[in-house]
Amino acid sequence: MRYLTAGESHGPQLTTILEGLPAGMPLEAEDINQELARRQKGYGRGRRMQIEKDTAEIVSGVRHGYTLGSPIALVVKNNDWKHWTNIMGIEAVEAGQEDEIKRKVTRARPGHADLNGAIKYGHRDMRNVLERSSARETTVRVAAGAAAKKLLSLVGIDIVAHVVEIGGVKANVDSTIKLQALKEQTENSPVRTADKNVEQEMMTAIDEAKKNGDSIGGVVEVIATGMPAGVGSYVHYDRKLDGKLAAAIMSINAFKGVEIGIGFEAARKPGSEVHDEIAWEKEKGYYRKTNRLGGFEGGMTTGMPIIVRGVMKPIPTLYKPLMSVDIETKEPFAASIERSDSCAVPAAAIVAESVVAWELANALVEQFYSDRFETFAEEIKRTREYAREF
Ligand SMILES: Cc1cc2nc3c(=O)[nH]c(=O)nc-3n(C[C@H](O)[C@H](O)[C@H](O)COP(=O)(O)O)c2cc1C
Ligand SMILES: C=C(O[C@@H]1CC(C(=O)O)=C[C@@H](OP(=O)(O)O)[C@H]1O)C(=O)O
Repeated sequence: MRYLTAGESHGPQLTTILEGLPAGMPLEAEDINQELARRQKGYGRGRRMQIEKDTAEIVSGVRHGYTLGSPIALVVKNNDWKHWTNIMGIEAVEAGQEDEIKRKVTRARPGHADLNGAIKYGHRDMRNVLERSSARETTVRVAAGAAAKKLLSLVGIDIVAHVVEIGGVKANVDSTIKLQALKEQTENSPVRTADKNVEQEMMTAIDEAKKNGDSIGGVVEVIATGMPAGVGSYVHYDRKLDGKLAAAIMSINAFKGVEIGIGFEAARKPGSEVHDEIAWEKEKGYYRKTNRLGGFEGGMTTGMPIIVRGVMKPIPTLYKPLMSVDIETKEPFAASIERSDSCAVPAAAIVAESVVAWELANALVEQFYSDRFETFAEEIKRTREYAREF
């Protein structure tokens, strides 16, 4: 499967085209809209989230609630577009470019794509870069992920993301917690954490940062249960599923690191405290007594829960701006300020959940390919039984 996205942050709409989902899979706009709503929540976001109420329109590839096997096109309109038509639209040129010139960005913001993107594409107005490099694009990545999540849920795979750290405040993660309980607890948390004891502390850290004209980052964790063993492959570098998950997490705006299982902690422990012992029981089949390797051995799933963590840096736009250079005059200036979030870690957790869901669904479709959803699902069921008895 693959997907492309298009759209500028303050343009009329965002679009995504999904290819390769099997035909005959139930999919409705509501499946997508509930995920879009989850991405909009979260303490620390700026005013834009009050302007938008993201909903997707399915404009092709689905009929009477089922996928057709043809490309699926999804559209999410930007409500904010009405405030930006003079700046973004052709009207700006017709109106003598006054508004456009007023909003021209020539002072590169440190930590953003502005300067590198301007040099690369030759844009003297860095708005031509920031409109597309903005994380507004993650809206339609969540829409694509919603279709993938639907596929996963129909073949018995559950996925959820939660926040484990914000601005140095760490959640105490109960490793025995069931996924359903984790989902319920985090869904109602303004910072999407399951640890009620640190929730307020995280919000205070966000308030502090905002008050100081600063921003903070954090760590999110994605857990997926029910993946059959042996998905992915060890035979070639680009077929390793853990590698694909790492790339997917790193592709999210502002993500700077990724861990699978205990991740970097493995560097500080002996092998006996890192590897997971193997066992077998008639009901369960093969399993690991622990899951320190986060559901992966040899680039393939072990059948244990998949655990992926991602590190988000603090938001780069600061109300107390860092110094930069104006590309017109080459003079030092305080960087431009666009309206900004002070912390988007809870929202980014949903993006992480979505991109991981897409990679897992893609790996299943590659491995158990059928044009028809029904036979695809049956093949996964057969494989689970085969692996149990193996
Ligand atoms: C959900 C989400 C919301 C974001 N909101 C903002 C924001 O309001 N202001 C900002 O400067 N950066 C924001 N970012 C981060 C920037 O998009 C990102 O840092 C920038 O595009 C540069 O990319 P890089 O950090 O991956 O190098 C957000 C990121 C995500 C995932
Ligand atoms: C629009 C979204 O996030 C935006 C991501 C973003 C950035 O620079 O990445 C900057 C801000 O854009 P604006 O200046 O329009 O408020 C955020 O609001 C969104 O998440 O839907």
